[in-house]
Formats: sequence, structure tokens, C-alpha cells
Amino acid sequence: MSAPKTLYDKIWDAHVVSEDDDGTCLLYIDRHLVHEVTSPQAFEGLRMAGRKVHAPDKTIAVPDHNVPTTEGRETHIENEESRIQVEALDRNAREFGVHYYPVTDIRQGIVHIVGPEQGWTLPGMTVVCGDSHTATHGAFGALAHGIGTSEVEHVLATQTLIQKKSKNMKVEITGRLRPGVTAKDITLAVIGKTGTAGGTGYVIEYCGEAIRSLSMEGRMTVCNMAIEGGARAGLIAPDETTFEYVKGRPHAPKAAQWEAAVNWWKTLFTDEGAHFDKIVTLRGEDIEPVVTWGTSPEDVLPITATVPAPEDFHGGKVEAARRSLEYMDLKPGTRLTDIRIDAVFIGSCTNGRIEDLRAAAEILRGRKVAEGVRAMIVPGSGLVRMQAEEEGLAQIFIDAGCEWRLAGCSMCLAMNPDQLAPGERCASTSNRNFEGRQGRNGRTHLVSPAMAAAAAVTGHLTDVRELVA
Ligand SMILES: CC(C)[C@H](C(=O)O)[C@@H](O)C(=O)O
Ligand code: SF4
Repeated sequence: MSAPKTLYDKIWDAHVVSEDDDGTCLLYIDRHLVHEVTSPQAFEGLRMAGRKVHAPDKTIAVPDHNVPTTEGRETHIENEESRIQVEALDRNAREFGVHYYPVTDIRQGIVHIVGPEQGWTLPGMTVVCGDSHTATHGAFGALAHGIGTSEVEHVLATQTLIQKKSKNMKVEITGRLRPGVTAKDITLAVIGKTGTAGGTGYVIEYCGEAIRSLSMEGRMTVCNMAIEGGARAGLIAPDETTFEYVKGRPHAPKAAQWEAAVNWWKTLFTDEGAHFDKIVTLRGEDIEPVVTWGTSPEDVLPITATVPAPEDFHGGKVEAARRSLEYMDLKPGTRLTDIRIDAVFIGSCTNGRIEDLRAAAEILRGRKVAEGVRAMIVPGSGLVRMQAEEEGLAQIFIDAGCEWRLAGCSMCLAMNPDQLAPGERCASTSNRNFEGRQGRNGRTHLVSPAMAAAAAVTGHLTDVRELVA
């Protein structure tokens, strides 16, 4: 019998085209997702070399980072740099004949939401994109990770990628989550424990009862932030929840092909006794609704805690904490729930799916956004937006006084008109709280959609459990 394998080992082995003596491999790539920021030079490279896209049918392009989230964007993008990138993608996608969802298409949205929604992302695949949050697709049991622009060109030209294998890491979340605790709290709590470098050199497989109980939306939220924990990719073994989500999607296999696919997908799990180089375990019951206080995703605490002091840390982290607190304008000892906010952003590839909007609507139903707070709700795709309108969620948001936007990366990063003003503080469902991430000198507190909605209602960071009685 062959040695027991991890899920990662199995997907890796199924895609190796060739291997060098030093372990460098050529991997076959099943899906290549493309957005406007990291692809212009790659397409230009092909053009200059007179090459075609090797597998246009496995290449999917969509503009997301630079697109405004207001009406009229099909005809006008004010910022020149943004306009040039979106226009370049439009030209390249059409000229090279890849699948394309322009802003005029209801299916347009954030690349990591569109891929799964359209059934491009399937278990056991290799998925790449010139974007670090490609890790999201690992929720399907697909080996998915970000690549650089020169690699984008390599994949466009050859449908392969040169890679060295990472080590195996297991993150197990046992038991059940308590009320008010979500996938976002899991993924932030893990980074709080391991640090942003804890996953460096590894591919993480998330497992355990609490992970199994998550919907596909929740699993995508967890895997989305694997990269914030330093990992190359995050993975969750596919199961009935996965098959159920995939079945019937436009590009999912059909009929006899579906049966064959599911039979293979059912073999995609870590064998008993397979070796992990690192194991981290958290009890689901111990995880609380969390919030970040600093400028790194590892600066995370339960909402019931107080702002830490630099002296609470060790080594280089003391100075980092001092700088974080200064940037965030926070005083040690302040209760996190006493921190007032100016803005709320609900969206992004971390939390811009229908389940996230439902969780936010649950809190906002019949309530009003606090005075002086700007709350922006940005669905992750045009289809999520449509579904939210059909379910009455959009009306709940509008009645509460939120802005109801068109799909895109929006205020997750300051690459389009949705930005914080200097000094503004935001409760955000995105994945990065770096300095200036949501606008120059803006301050970001990462939270779950329910926690963001709770903050919108009260005007300060809030324990969502107090609003669900
Ligand atoms: C612009 C893009 C390359 C970047 C990434 O790789 O992640 C962005 O999506 C982000 O979230 O910071
Ligand atoms: S939503 Fe944010 S994290 Fe996701 S791809 Fe866009 S900018 Fe990156």
C-alpha cells in the first residue's frame, strides 16, 4: 500500500507534469482567474512574443479592484489609472478570447466570488490568480493560490506553473461555535494564535467539527484569510455541503460527468495517519466574536477585551504595537466597545456573499444606522446583489440608512472611489487592516458582517450578542 497522503499531497500529485532533482515541479493549472490589476503586462508580454492564450476556455477574466460601485461606471471611470487598467482588461479579454464578465454583465463581481458562483472552481482543481486572496477557492478542496504578474504570463502561455511543494499544516477547530460567532471569527482567531507568519512555508488544511458545520460561504471566509496567516494556501476537504453548492452551477459538470466527478471528489480527503509538519488546534467553544485593534490581522482580541499596551508584548512586537496604537489613535486600557466609528464597510471577497448579507440584515432589520455613521453595503457580485434584492435584504439596508452599492472590491482597498477620509475609523468585513488600506490615514477594525452591522447601529464597536437577545 502507498503511504498515507494529505489532501494537499493528493491534489499536488495529480497535477505534477514534471519534477526536477531539486524538487521544483511543473504543475498543470485547471483554472486561471484574471483581474485588471495584475494582468495588463502579462497580456502585453504574450502580444509582444506573438503568443496566444494556451487554454482560453480555462481562463476567466473580470474587473473588480478599480471599478466604482455606483451607477454609470460602464461609461465613465474618473480616475485615469483605474480607467486604463479596466480598459486594458476589456481589450485583452476580447482579443485573447477568454471567458469575460465585464461591468455590464450581471455576473461581474469580485473574482473570488465570481469563480465559485459560476462553477469554475471545483474540488481537486489547481486554481491560480494574480491575487493573494485566491486562497478563498481552497474552501472547495481546490489547491488555490496567488501568483505574480510574470507567473500570470507563464500560465496564460502554457497553462502550467513552476512551483515547489509547501509543507503540510493542519488547523483543527473542534466542537461547535457559540451563538454570535462566525467563520470570520474563526479565521481571525486562528491568525491571532499563529501570527501572520505562522503559516509561512505551509499549505493549511482546516478541519474539525466546527469547520465541517460551516456553509460553503463560511468555508470561503476561512480560507480567504489563510494568506493573512502567512500560508501558501488554505484547504477544506470537499463533502456533501460542497457537492450541494456546486451542483447545477453554469460550469459544473453535468449528468454522467457529474457522477464521475463526485466519485473522484469523494477520494479527496487526508488519509488516516498522513503526516502534518505543524498542527494547531482551537476549541470552537473558546472562540468569541473578535475585532482587530491594530494594523496587522494578528492584532486580534475578543470584543469583550480592552486595548492592549505595548508592554503586553515581547521583542519586536513592543515597538510594532506602539506604532499601531499611535496610527489607530487608541489608548491602552480603553474598552474595545468604547471605540467610536465613522464608517462601516460590509463586502469584499472575505464577506461579500449572500450569507454575509443575510447576517448583516438580521441585525439591521428594523433598526437605523447611528447618526454620523456612513454604512456601505457592497455585494460581492451582481448575482449576489440581485439575490439580496429578491430576498428583501437590500430594502432592509436602505431602510436602515445604508448605501446599497454595485459589486466590486470597493472599500476593501483604496483603489477606487470608495475610500475613508484621513483619520476616519471603519468597522470592516474585509481582510486587511494595514495602514492606509482603506484610504490614506484611514483606520480599519476587521470584524464579521454581524459585528459590522452591530457597530453601524450603535456607532461604536459592539458585541453583537447584545443585539440579538
Ligand atoms: C491588487 C491585488 C494584487 C491585491 C492582492 O494580491 O491581494 C489585492 O487584491 C489585495 O487584496 O491586496
Ligand atoms: S475584495 Fe479586497 S482582498 Fe478581495 S481581491 Fe478585492 S481587494 Fe483583494
